[in-house]
Amino acid sequence: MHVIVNAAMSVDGKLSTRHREQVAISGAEDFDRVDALRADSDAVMVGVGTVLADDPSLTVDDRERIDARTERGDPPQPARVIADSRLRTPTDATVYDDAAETILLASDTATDQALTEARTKGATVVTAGEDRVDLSVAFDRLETHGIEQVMVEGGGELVFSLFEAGLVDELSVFVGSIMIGGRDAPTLSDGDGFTDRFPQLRLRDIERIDDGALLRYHVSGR
Ligand SMILES: NC(=O)C1=CN([C@@H]2O[C@H](COP(=O)(O)OP(=O)(O)OC[C@H]3O[C@@H](n4cnc5c(N)ncnc54)[C@H](O)[C@@H]3O)[C@@H](O)[C@H]2O)C=CC1
Ligand SMILES: Nc1nc(O)c(N)c(N[C@@H]2O[C@H](COP(=O)(O)O)[C@@H](O)[C@H]2O)n1
Repeated sequence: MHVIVNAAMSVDGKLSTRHREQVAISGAEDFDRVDALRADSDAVMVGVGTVLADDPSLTVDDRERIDARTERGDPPQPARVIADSRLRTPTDATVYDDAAETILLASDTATDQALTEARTKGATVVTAGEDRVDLSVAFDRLETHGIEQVMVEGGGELVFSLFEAGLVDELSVFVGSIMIGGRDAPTLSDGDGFTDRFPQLRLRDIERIDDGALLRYHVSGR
C-alpha cells in the first residue's frame, strides 16, 4: 500500500480553527492539485472527526479526470475510506451519497446496530482493532479490495496515528499565508505527539502555489 498524506495548514501549523470549522487555506490552484491527487488514487481517506466537522464529499470534481479514470478501467471515483472506530458517521453525511463507494473502518467497539445502519446506508464496513482502528490491519484488508494507493486528507488525529504506525510514504503540505492560532485548534499531527523516535522526512521539493508554498516530503522512517 502506498500512502500519501496531503493537507493544508496555516503558517502556524493549524488545519482549522479552535471551533474545528473548515477554513479555505488552499487557493484555486492548490484545490485543483488536490483534485488531481484524488483522481490518481484508489481511495481518499479521512478520520471521522473530519466527517463530523466538514461533511466532505471526498470526490473528484473535474470531468476529464473522471473520464480518464474510467478509460483506464478504474471506477469513476476513488473509494472513500473513513477511520470510524465506533461508526459515528451521521446517517445524513455526504459520504453516504451514491457518488462513490464508501468504506468505513471500524473496531470491535462498533455496536451491531451501528454496523447494520452503516451497511443499510450502502457502506462497506471493515473491522480491524479492539478499541481504535488498527490501521496496519485495516490497510492490509483494503489491499484485498484492490486499493493500492491511498491519499489521506486528515485530520490531525489520523495523521499522527499513521505516522506513529510507520504507514506514511509521502507527505504534501500546502502552507497557506494565513495565521489561525489557538492552542486547541487542530494541527497537522495531533494525537499524543512524539517524544522520541521522531518520524524522519526528506524534503523532495518546494513549489510556490497560489499565495503559499507546497512542501513535498518522502518519509524515511522512525
Ligand atoms: N486543512 C486541511 O487540509 C484539513 C483540515 N481538517 C480539519 O481537521 C479537523 C478534524 O481533525 P481531527 O479532529 O483530528 O479528526 P480526524 O479526522 O483525524 O479523526 C479522528 C477520529 O478518527 C477516529 N479514528 C479511528 N481510528 C483511529 C486511529 N487509529 N487513529 C486516529 N483516529 C482514529 C477516531 O474516532 C478519532 O477521533 C477538522 O477541523 C477539519 O476541518 C481535516 C482534513 C484536512
Ligand atoms: N487541501 C485542503 N485545503 C484546504 O484549505 C482545506 N480546508 C482542506 N480541507 C479538507 O478538504 C476536504 C473537503 O473535501 P470536499 O471538497 O468536500 O470533497 C475535507 O477533508 C477538508 O477537511 N483541504
